[in-house]
Amino acid sequence: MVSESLTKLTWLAGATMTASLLVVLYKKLLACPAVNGIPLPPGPPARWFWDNALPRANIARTLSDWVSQYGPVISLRQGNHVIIVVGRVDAACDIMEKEGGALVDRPRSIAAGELLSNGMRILLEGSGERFRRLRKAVHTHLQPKAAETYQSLQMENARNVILDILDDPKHHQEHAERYAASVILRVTYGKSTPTANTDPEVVRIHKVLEHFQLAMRPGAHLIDRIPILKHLPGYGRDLISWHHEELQLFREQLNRVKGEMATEEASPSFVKTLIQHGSEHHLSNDEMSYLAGTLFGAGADTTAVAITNCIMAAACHPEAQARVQEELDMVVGPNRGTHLFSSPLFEDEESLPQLQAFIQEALRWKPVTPMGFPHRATKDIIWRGQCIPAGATVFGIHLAIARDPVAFPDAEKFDPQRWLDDEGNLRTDIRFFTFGFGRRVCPGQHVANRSIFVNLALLLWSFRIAENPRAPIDTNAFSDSVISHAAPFDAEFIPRMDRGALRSMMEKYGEIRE
Ligand code: HEM
Repeated sequence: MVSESLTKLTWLAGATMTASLLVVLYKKLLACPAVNGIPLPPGPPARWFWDNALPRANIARTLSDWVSQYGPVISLRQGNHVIIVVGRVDAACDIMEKEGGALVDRPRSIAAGELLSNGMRILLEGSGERFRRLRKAVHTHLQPKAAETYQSLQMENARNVILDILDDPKHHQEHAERYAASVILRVTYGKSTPTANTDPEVVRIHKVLEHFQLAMRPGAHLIDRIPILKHLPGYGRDLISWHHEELQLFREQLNRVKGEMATEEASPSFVKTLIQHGSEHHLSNDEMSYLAGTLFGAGADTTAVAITNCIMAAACHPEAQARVQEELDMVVGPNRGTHLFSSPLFEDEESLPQLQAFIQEALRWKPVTPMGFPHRATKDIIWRGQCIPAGATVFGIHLAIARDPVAFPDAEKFDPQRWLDDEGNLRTDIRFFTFGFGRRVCPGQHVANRSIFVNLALLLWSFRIAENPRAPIDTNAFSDSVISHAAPFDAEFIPRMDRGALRSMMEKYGEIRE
């Protein structure tokens, strides 16, 4: 009897000790709130190693709510891995921009980076020598001086959008997609034949994008939390087969330009220059194929979404739209000069602050990439007495920053005037981060900004865009993905001048350029 009680007691003591040890271990590994005595930013409770620290659905929205609840910078724990979320403008300036040198790196991404991209996608490339080579090659072709040379093809394609909308207003979102695809294919590969969304090449590229979005979604692949799964036979078969599909497509596209160069038929393009200067950039054939292929992935969908979000903003905010049109009528007028140049031109941009403010506000109102892309800290960053530890994954959450109540009072309200000073000039003291942060800022921003400007200038000059009273727009119906797409929505495009005159003006541009 005594010995039985003793055994029970010993067992109980053992169990209690094990439990205490586990609690201590848990506290040490999971709940430790400080690094070298400096606390981590506040945040929700830690998760276990295999559990995803990021919310499963509505990621950007939930993180924005957590920023409002816990503070401008928050930390999440997944095992001993720290995820930092930066959610306000001044914190983004201090951390993502001023400390940009410590945030050039990307976190390891097994699903999207290693299996799908085989380590060749610039967007997911870690900092280092290879990244610098890729970035330099892209920068050379997309920096402001180079971007200026694409204006003419952007104007031509933006005019086609007006014609497409005159013919078929219902599919305005597809027209924006076609615009973006045409421009990127021309910039990247010199493709000068008209592009349709149904072109086999475009369909294949959209598949590539779909796969990328699936692989990128945080928490979608267990392997990103448990890397050992990579060695499990058959694991990630889909991702690997998608990689072969995209590599094949990117190689074919590069080879087509090579063929055109051999017969001296190649138009100027990113790939042509890359091939000519390939040895300077030290890039292999497959690296060049991927770099060019992923430009489309990075630039087409984003540009189309930005244009569509501006159209939605115009339809939902008639007063804001009317102010832009008043300005357009004053600067451009319905009768400026003769027929051809009476519509807006790139040179008008500086004289159109209302339009610029409208675009800034639309991109803030509905950020194109609500959760941004992850960076990785390569050294401890101390911000206001809190530590962002080396090795942490750092997100600048665009949606949370867009809702910063100090930088953007009444942040849910669509108000382009917030971007203008008392003299009606664009303010230089506020900013949003549509194109990301620091040294990873989008290298395509100069091309993208010109695309958004020329499309909106032509659209708002040509049409009054209105909500269809029988089909009100649900401004919250957006996909929960890295690039967030508006659900299909109806808008009315009412020509602001005679339809025939508008059509002939849009058609003439191409002829006169010939
Ligand atoms: C409105 C259109 C666009 C938006 C909103 C956008 C947004 C972004 C964002 C948020 C990033 C990540 C920045 C970061 O890591 O902090 C990025 C990266 C990138 N973008 Fe864009 N982008 C647009 C258009 C374009 C275009 C037109 C191109 C190419 C022609 C392009 C090429 C790239 C590339 C290559 C990267 C990877 C850069 C790197 O990881 O170092 N983007 N973009």
